[in-house]
Amino acid sequence: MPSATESAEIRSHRPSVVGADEGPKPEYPRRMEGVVEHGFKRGSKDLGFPTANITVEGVPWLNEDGLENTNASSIETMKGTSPTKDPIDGVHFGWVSLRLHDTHPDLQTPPKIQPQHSPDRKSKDHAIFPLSDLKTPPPSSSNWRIYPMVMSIGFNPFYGNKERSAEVFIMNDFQEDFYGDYMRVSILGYIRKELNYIDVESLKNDINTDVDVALKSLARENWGVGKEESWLLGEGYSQELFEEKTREAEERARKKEAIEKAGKEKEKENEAKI
Ligand SMILES: Cc1cc2nc3c(=O)[nH]c(=O)nc-3n(C[C@H](O)[C@H](O)[C@H](O)COP(=O)(O)O)c2cc1C
Ligand SMILES: Nc1ncnc2c1ncn2[C@@H]1O[C@H](COP(=O)(O)OP(=O)(O)O)[C@@H](O)[C@H]1O
Repeated sequence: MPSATESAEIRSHRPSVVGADEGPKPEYPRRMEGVVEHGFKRGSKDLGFPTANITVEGVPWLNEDGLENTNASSIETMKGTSPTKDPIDGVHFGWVSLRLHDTHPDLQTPPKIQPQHSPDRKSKDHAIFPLSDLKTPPPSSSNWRIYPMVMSIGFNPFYGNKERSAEVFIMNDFQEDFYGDYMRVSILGYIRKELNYIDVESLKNDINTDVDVALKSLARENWGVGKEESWLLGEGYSQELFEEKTREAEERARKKEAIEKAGKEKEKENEAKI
């Protein structure tokens, strides 16, 4: 984990765009897919940044490297100048698609990119992104919808998670949740390391900047949905795949619940002993 001094240094050097103008590095796109699962319920909606959780199980590239960059400084990595592969854990950006359930109200409306999602985003410090510059494909006639995204992969040092998680903040103002719907994530670039913070406000500020960086970076000519479009719009998707991923997610939820229950019982036992 970076020290407080390193964290401060990283923050003071934040570039407004990441990745080369020519387009994503060779290790991209890094893809993930599965149904949207429940997270740790920390009320991230109250923070202004709800995150759609997707499993890290069975993703081949997730355990491939991440150590290759140990010689590159954080600043180098953030500027996109590192010659090695980007780390796996950290904050990433790219495109995400959802196969929204039939009754989801957003199927009736075009994507509404929301750069001022959280109250903080009204601040003058954060440039309002010209939405017309972002080349979002038009909604298709199916239930699939594509949006820009930022996500974190890792252990959320601010919360000290014991398990690795992947959490996607989608730059769209949704009218309804979409737990259980199928999600495909196409990561195109790396923004920064996950950091620890002195308070929630500092975390929110950095996520706000991540959103600005992601939108500006994706608006460039070579960073559109491009070759990922057919996969993001459901290529190779089937009802069987959906059912299989749903079963696996339900199994994980059952295990998580059992672990939480056992933890609570242990706590009660310990309290009774005192
Ligand atoms: C773009 C983005 C950047 C994030 N950066 C960090 C970070 O640097 N450090 C950290 O501890 N958590 C970071 N998070 C994770 C938040 O802490 C996480 O979304 C929060 O724990 C909510 O968890 P929950 O949705 O499972 O309840 C980031 C999340 C997003 C979407
Ligand atoms: N813009 C958005 N990005 C991601 N998820 C969103 C968004 N808007 C609504 N949601 C919904 O909010 C849920 C996440 O809410 P959150 O408060 O982070 O709870 P959890 O702890 O279950 O992840 C997502 O699973 C999704 O259904």
